[in-house]
Amino acid sequence: MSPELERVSGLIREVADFPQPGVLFRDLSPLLADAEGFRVVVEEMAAHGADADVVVGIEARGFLLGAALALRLGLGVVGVRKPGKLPAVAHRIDYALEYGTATLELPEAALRPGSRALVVDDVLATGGTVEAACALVEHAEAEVSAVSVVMELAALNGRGRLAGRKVRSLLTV
Ligand SMILES: O=P(O)(O)OC[C@H]1O[C@H](OP(=O)(O)OP(=O)(O)O)[C@H](O)[C@@H]1O
Ligand SMILES: Nc1ncnc2[nH]cnc12
Repeated sequence: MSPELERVSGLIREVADFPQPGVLFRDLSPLLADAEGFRVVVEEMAAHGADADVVVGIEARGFLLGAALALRLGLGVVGVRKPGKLPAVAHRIDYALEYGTATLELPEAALRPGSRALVVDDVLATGGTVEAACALVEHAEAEVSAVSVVMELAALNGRGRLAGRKVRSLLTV
């Protein structure tokens, strides 16, 4: 691993028993707050996003990464959101998480049919969140060009769940 990514890795905090007992939560807040760490992450993600024509960021930390990445790539950004936030919903999907269940919604009139979306989030765990985001993209008749995350939790096998998709993680633990 490059020294830059070693440093990025050191900026991710581990929080035991959050949001529930038994979960070791990977908190990217210190990394995102670090100018150089944030720059490295966005540059690394951008290096593999060239064939996309829109970025899809997943609430919440996928918004921060996705917006920066979109600007870096000269693209627009679409946020897929937790329920109850959007005034007009194109489609909604319920899914399972490492710790419970959740719902994601795609805004209406945002993702153009035929576009190629780079789906972005902070952490890939079970893959349920990214899988739901990809399904929303495809329901809108757009294509998923690739999935990009900062950290992959290998033991939860999100990559297996996303078999057949191009998945890139900067760090695997
Ligand atoms: O691969 P999965 O098992 O689906 O888990 C990954 C998701 O879990 C976390 O978000 P969380 O749902 O905790 O919500 P938050 O972004 O609002 O903190 C993380 O930011 C990913 O979006
Ligand atoms: N352990 C974890 N840390 C951060 N985000 C997560 N999403 C699911 N599991 C997670």
